[in-house]
Amino acid sequence: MSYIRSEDWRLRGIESFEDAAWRALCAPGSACVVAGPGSGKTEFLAQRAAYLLETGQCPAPQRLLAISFKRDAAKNLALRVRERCPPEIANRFDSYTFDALAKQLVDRFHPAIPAQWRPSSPYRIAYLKPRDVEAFFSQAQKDAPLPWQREIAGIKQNTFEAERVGAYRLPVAQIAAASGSDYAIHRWWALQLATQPSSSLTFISINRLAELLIRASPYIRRALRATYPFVFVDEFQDTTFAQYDFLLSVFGGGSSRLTVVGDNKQRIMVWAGARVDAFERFTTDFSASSFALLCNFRSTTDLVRIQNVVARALDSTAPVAVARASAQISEGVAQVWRSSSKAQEVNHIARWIATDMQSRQRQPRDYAILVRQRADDYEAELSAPFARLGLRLRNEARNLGDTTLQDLLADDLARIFISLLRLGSIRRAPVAWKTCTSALLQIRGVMPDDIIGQERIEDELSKFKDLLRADMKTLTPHGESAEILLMRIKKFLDLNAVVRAYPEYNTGELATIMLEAFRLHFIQSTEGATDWTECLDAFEGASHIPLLTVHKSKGLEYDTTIFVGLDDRAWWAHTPGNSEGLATFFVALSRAKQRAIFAFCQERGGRSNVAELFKLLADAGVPEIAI
Ligand SMILES: Nc1ncnc2c1ncn2[C@@H]1O[C@H](COP(=O)(O)OP(=O)(O)OP(=O)(O)O)[C@@H](O)[C@H]1O
Repeated sequence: MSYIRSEDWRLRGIESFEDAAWRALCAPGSACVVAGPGSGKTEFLAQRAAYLLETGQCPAPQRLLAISFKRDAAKNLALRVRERCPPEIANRFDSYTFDALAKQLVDRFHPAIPAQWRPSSPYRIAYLKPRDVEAFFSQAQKDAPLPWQREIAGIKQNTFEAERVGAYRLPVAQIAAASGSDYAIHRWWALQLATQPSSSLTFISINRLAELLIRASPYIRRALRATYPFVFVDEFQDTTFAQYDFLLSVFGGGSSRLTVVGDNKQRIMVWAGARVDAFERFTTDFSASSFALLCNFRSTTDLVRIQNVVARALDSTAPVAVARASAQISEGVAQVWRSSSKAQEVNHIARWIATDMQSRQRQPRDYAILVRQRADDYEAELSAPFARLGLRLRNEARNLGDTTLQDLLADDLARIFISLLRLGSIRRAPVAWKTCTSALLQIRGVMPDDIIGQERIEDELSKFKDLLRADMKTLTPHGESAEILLMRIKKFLDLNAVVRAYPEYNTGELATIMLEAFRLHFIQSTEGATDWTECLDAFEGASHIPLLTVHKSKGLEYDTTIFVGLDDRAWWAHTPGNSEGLATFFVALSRAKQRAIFAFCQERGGRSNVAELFKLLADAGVPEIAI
């Protein structure tokens, strides 16, 4: 394959980059890119991937590794690279979550884990609840040698695993505990590794085992460094103690060059173990150059001005972001809506959206209702007034078994199932056809240059589509018929082959969780549907207004956002000056492209804890309006 000379390389699919982005793109060593909301961090990584792969700086057979915090972020980045690069280039881009990468290493090199730390094979994935940790501590405290009991009683239980177990490097040869903290950590491990009936590991434990493996087996570390001369880490502000230590162990002191991107001001995962000094540590440990991106391609000038006020409250040295998006509205770009009763508030929101949607010719998904937490409660209050005006609200944070609707909709298996169902329900569905053929090629292991194999796949798909279409013609949408269709699809796809073809399903029981969630949501979507197309539309929610928590809205953008519940009750944990609370507010504010509204209702709660948030809005010139 021929490579492009670096000086001849051009941006792919976008017109321009700010100067700092260009400099970071061409940076010869490790780089730390700190950039605010809407600055195009995902786009930056996709362009840097294209640059490194297309100019031969990351030549075949070497590959580029991108590590993200969440599955949807890993997927979005991979998708963006596929949009920007030809397939033979994009195929050398591996995008994983930290968890998936660590699990793959542990599973693949299981026998190389030092014997005293080796879990059973297979092992189970543990998802611990606070009460499990509480039970662990009460027993550990009782059993610990007397001098350590006080120390153990003083350990913060809610951060114990993330901060202590996560930062603890397992010794290659076992050593005796030297403190109460060590005692608790060793005991924690004994519990995780116990093989009756099988070891039960959290993802933090899996991360620690992967790190140990790398340290204990230099050849694995050498192989990883040789395969991946370049590594990207997205959403770096969310990196936990364990994840940072893993990076350091695998790539620290080596020749691989790391590019990390993120925004300190959007650090809202400290409660889940994100380390607050990740950028500083990285800059020192990897001798990285720092770059700050200033453009905001998402929000208009007025919104960016308000964001800058909040950014400064979070970090007095934050650089001033510059808006690059053009405004489509001139009035009411940001407002606080004040009401005394919930009924007044929800009716006003519904009426306002219905009118705005009509007058500006907008679609339901241009709007988002954001809440701090307890999305179910707000859904219950908003759904009826919305429905009265023909609007459909959808709680994307809703639980479906062990996952949420939002995660289901971003899942590969769900996408394949829905595309097959689309092929069965309508005559022409070119996008669904393309999705199904490329998925089948991957599942059946057909290579891109195998023309005969590709024809076989198209033929197989065409026959299955005819069968499915005949079924969908005779069956009307309801629970039982939905189950019948799902059975047919499962049999056709061969789920074992799907699990082998998509690395994310090698991690735990994800495929089972997603299939169950699909079943539940598919059955729900049949309710009130007169045909399958209506049912599938309801499933995908194209005509629904999303309702989601701020945490779930991270990385997303909408024309208009309405934050409901700017009050002390919704922000019960917020104390003035609390940076995580302020960062959450900043994330909410920065999702809007054209308009951001904050609703305060007296019936929901007071406004003393959150007074500083109101003050910031007032300082930024946001008017408060009684509705
Ligand atoms: N160089 C660019 N030129 C034009 N548009 C861009 C550019 N980079 C990004 N965009 C667009 O700007 C918007 C914001 O980009 P993106 O979501 O990647 O930002 P981000 O930095 O990840 O934001 P956040 O941290 O808030 O999630 C997207 O609509 C994206 O398509």
